[in-house]
Amino acid sequence: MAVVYRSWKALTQNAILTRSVSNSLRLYSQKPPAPVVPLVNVEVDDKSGVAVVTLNRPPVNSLNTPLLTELGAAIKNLEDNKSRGMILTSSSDTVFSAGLDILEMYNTPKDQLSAFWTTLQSTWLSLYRSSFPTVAAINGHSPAGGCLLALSCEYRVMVGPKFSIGLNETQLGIVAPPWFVICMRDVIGHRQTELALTTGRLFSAPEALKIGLIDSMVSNKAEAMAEAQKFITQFAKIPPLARKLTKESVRGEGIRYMEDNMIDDLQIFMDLVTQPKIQKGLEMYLATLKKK
Ligand SMILES: CCCC/C=C/CC(=O)SCCNC(=O)CCNC(=O)[C@H](O)C(C)(C)COP(=O)(O)OP(=O)(O)OC[C@H]1O[C@@H](n2cnc3c(N)ncnc32)[C@H](O)[C@@H]1OP(=O)(O)O
Repeated sequence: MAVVYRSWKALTQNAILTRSVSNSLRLYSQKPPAPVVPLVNVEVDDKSGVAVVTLNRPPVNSLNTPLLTELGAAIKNLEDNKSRGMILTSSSDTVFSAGLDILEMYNTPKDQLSAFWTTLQSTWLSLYRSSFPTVAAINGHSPAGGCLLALSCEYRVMVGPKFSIGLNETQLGIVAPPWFVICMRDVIGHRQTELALTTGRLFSAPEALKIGLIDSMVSNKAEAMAEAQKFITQFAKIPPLARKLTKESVRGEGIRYMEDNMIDDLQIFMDLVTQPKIQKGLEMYLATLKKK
């Protein structure tokens, strides 16, 4: 009996050995899995407690569902940890964000299109109403959805003079939704918003400074980060609850719009973007981007 048992044990061990050798050989013959690179990096400064949230989707940080999901999760995490403040910036030297990823809206199945928009809505809302102070350190071009992210922060410092910013949707034949409009109007006022949106104008950093679309222009990213830190530091002595409730009150219109209209807003987006004319326009726009 003992011999049989020993042989059985040896057999099974042999089998395990053989299996693991062949598994290793199989692993060697396969391509190693691509490393998982986060689309959003979060670094919290030990001293100030301020988080630097860096968009990291080369080449242009176009906002697709995974990037928006990671950004939303990062903001939630900062809320849960009672963050002292957040600086939103980009890992690129020339682009803050190219706005919404047009590939998410072009020729996309309806369920994916809907997931994309609802992710944008919820990530935007969590950024716009965040309890902690937020600054956009705009270290590159910031059209459309990139401008929306910047406008949703409480302060905008931009590297200039060569980068541009604005809501250029009409130039693509699409319409900025009401919450984009509210964000811009609350920063630059009704008149300038009407002019900017109807023409789909992109402003150079000095032009943006002149109309108040950005609060400050600096000459490099290091200066932008220093100024962003300074903006957040001023809140150190303000009671956080009073600050948060005041921010919610000032931003009430945008917050209520989204809370009350999420489903309608989604429906309007779906109806608009799936129109053949709009799809054709997106196709042509993508082609011009690729031809550059
Ligand atoms: C319907 C309801 C409302 C919907 C609201 C929409 C709001 C939006 O955000 S729509 C998106 C609008 N965005 C833009 O108009 C920006 C387009 N991009 C640019 O102007 C430039 O790329 C840039 C100034 C941001 C950067 O210029 P740069 O010379 O550095 O890079 P490029 O060579 O132009 O681009 C590199 C690469 O990336 C592709 N790409 C650029 N932007 C987007 C984008 N928004 N979505 C998808 N892909 C984009 C571009 O085609 C290039 O791709 P290839 O490398 O494959 O050629």
